[in-house]
Amino acid sequence: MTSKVDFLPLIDTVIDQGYAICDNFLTDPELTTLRELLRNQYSEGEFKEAKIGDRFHQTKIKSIRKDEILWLSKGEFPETECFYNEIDRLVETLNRYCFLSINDYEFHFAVYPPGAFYKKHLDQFKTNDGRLMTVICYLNENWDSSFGGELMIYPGDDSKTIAPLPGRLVLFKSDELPHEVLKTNKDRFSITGWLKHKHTPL
Ligand SMILES: O=C(O)CCC(=O)C(=O)O
Ligand SMILES: [Fe+2]
Repeated sequence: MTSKVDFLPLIDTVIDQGYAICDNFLTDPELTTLRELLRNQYSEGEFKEAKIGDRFHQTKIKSIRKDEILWLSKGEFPETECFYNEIDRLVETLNRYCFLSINDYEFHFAVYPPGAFYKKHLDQFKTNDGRLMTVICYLNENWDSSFGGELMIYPGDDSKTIAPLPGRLVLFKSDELPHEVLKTNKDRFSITGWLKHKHTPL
């Protein structure tokens, strides 16, 4: 069963303040299922060090981000079906009410082991890879403020920290909101993705 969040107020909030937080995106059983899948894949060594830029900047990379990721695709793991169903509903709502033309998305699991972080950045690269909206959903079992690992966002001249609480979803415009992941003291789990517009030849 899905939680059936009403996405309209969430989308209104993104339009107003550039980001929105939703605390019940996944139900507890859905969260547990996704976390178990992530843990199994991680312990089987399926995750890779996350990268930025190209292969000539390897030394810089580890000083910028230290998470490990596993790219996902819809239909690959039955455990992710509930998540993708909700994402499809979110995309439909965004396209209908915001006149966006999202026609593609990409998601990965991420593990930030103790000591990991991701320095301040924007998610849409200069090469413009079509990323319109960033979606992050935290899969942690519990989270205490002593664990660190907050998402820090910089709307306008302001800054705000967001704890990676279980089942919490954060949504923002990929090209507008600088953000970073503060150093975590505990394994930090998430599923992160981008809602995109892919240009297709006529
Ligand atoms: O996990 C988070 O809170 C943010 C991750 C992030 O910024 C990214 O993967 O681009
Ligand atoms: Fe990011």
